[in-house]
Amino acid sequence: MQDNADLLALVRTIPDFPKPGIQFRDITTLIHNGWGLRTAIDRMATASAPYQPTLVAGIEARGFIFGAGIAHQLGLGFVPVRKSKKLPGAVIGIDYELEYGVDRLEIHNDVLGPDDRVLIIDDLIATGGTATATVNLIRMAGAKVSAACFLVDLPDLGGTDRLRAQEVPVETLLVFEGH
Ligand SMILES: O=P(O)(O)OC[C@H]1O[C@H](OP(=O)(O)OP(=O)(O)O)[C@H](O)[C@@H]1O
Ligand SMILES: Nc1ncnc2[nH]cnc12
Repeated sequence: MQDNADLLALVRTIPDFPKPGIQFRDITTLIHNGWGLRTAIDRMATASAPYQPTLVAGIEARGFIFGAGIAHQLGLGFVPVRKSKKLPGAVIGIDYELEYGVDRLEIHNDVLGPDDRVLIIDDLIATGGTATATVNLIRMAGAKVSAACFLVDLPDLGGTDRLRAQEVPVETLLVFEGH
């Protein structure tokens, strides 16, 4: 198994952001480092390729940073999963709960079909609310989820277990125990 301690050391923790009690795992320090950004994308692409995706879905906003790079690496197209009222065309959408709030995700309603095997990409999984909503959105659109890959996992918040219970293969690189 790959030792990702080198990448882990580039993630900064900021206590009490955006609310008291949240330990915010800040990936801006990792992406500021050229080696860190390239290596994170390379390793996420390598972990995801065996699931044979046909499209990459990146979740706004931090999922775009990694998702576009992974799509480039794998030679696949990219579907932006956006917060509400950002996409110009007809959309399908779903409401979801965050570790610290409520939000809504949307995709264009004509970008996925039954032959698509979609790889979900985000920077981080916490409660899994965002990723679970994305799985539901992709399945509502009639496509399959091939796998989901996250740079950071907060396993104590249960997100990866929640996704696996929906029969989604999950890959993560960096694990932070605790909340
Ligand atoms: O597993 P969950 O509990 O759902 O939390 C994880 C989500 O929260 C963060 O995004 P956020 O909604 O803060 O948006 P941003 O990427 O626009 O900052 C993160 O980038 C994930 O998308
Ligand atoms: N603890 C956390 N750190 C960074 N991003 C998050 N998104 C949800 N929870 C988070």
